[in-house]
Amino acid sequence: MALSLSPAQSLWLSSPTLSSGSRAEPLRAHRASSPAHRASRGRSLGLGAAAAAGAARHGRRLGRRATHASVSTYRKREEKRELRRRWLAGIEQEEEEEEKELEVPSGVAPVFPSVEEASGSRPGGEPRASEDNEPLDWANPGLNVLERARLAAEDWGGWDQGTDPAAQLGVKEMIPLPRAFRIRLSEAFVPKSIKDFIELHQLGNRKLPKLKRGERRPAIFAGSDPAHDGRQGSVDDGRSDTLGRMAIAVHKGFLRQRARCHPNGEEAPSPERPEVAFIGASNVGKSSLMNALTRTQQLAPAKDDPGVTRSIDWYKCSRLPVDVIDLPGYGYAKGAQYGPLVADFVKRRKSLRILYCLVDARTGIRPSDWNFYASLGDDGPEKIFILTKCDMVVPKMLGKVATLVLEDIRSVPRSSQRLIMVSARMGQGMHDLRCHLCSRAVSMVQEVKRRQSELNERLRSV
Ligand SMILES: Nc1nc2c(ncn2[C@@H]2O[C@H](COP(=O)(O)OP(=O)(O)OP(=O)(O)O)[C@@H](O)[C@H]2O)c(=O)[nH]1
Ligand SMILES: [Mg+2]
Repeated sequence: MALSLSPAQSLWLSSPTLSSGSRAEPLRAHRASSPAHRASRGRSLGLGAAAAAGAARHGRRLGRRATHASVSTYRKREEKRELRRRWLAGIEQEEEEEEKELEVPSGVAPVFPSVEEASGSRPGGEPRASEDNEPLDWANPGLNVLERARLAAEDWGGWDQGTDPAAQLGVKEMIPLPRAFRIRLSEAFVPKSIKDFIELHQLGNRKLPKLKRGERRPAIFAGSDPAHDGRQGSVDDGRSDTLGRMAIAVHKGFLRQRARCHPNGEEAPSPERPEVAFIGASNVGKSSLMNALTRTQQLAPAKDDPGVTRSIDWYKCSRLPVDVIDLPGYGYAKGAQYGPLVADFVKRRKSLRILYCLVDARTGIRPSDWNFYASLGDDGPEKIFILTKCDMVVPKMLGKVATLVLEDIRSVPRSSQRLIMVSARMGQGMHDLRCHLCSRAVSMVQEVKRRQSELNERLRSV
């Protein structure tokens, strides 16, 4: 087949840069290195002055003179840049319009209904009476109003472990959801406060924003929380208040193992400080989250395998006046069943002041979680819910799961009505968690001091 070339192609093929081995090569190379020559070459190829200068710059980077090839690459790049500029301008315009009506939330947490409003009872008080004024029966969570609705829409066979997706060996990435949860997900209406919160903290599976040229994230936040871009006045930039500064200190601190005992907790060490613990199903990410608190990688063993942590581990944090406990997970854990043992330990341990309950953002609260909360009943410390692995779901889905989890935790006794959303892997939301931990640590220490001074006064009066 005959090869026919257009005039431009034949010009390109006969271009001096392609004729290697020519005697004129050293001279050409010398001329090509001159910016004036490259610019004039660009002009001779029919470009405007600015484009010719750009082509010259481009050629300089490649160490070549401006040829048709480099000019067309330059043009393509310029076109792409122009498209991007227009696209960004469009987005900015849309954002400006949205901002007019958007009320930016405080940045710490969306405002959710108070416990009293939501449940008609104090946290830690009586379990909420159901709509038809029946008290909740925690021995049978199926009587819960929400659960009744769930069961009505669903045909799973009760609350036995067999239905727990976590118990299915070999299923790692795609955990099958119960049918009821899928139905609720599809019908969930996500409040604006939750959507705004997710946007504000850039939660969910998304590309992290690039900083402008010359801008740098402060080292302490690097890879830690994209909401903290270090710009003056950015949301939760961590500098504005004492709590933020404390959270930064925790982030820069380190964890050290203090003690370890069997999951039955019989040889538990005596308490030295108030304690907080992470609990959740096996493989939900408790140990990873604890490591991410101070970015002490590999301290608590964490693997993509249920049943890695098989003991109760006490860690002390250099910058926090509380001890952190890593508990074994409940649900499937390689043949072991730690749920009842851990529930007993949590009920008995008086120095345990907060139970951070971890829930997988891909699945929401699962039957094994309900079983565990039911086995705790009204006992144990206050529960704070954390949605983990937020980087594994898209923001839209995250909003739905968060809405459902917030709805569900209203029925859990002694639970706070706030939800902390984090990703231990990407660092999103970790500052929020640290702030929460610090604020509680401060109030715990104040309480201990108050009690001590009361005791001293009593002793003096006697
Ligand atoms: N993508 C992602 N993966 C996570 C996150 N947190 C934990 N993981 C992964 O989840 C797997 C389990 O983490 P672990 O910390 O061992 O879970 P665990 O709850 O301590 O598990 P047990 O000790 O067996 O009860 C590991 O492979 C982690 O890398 C997260 O926020 N995002
Ligand atoms: Mg673990």
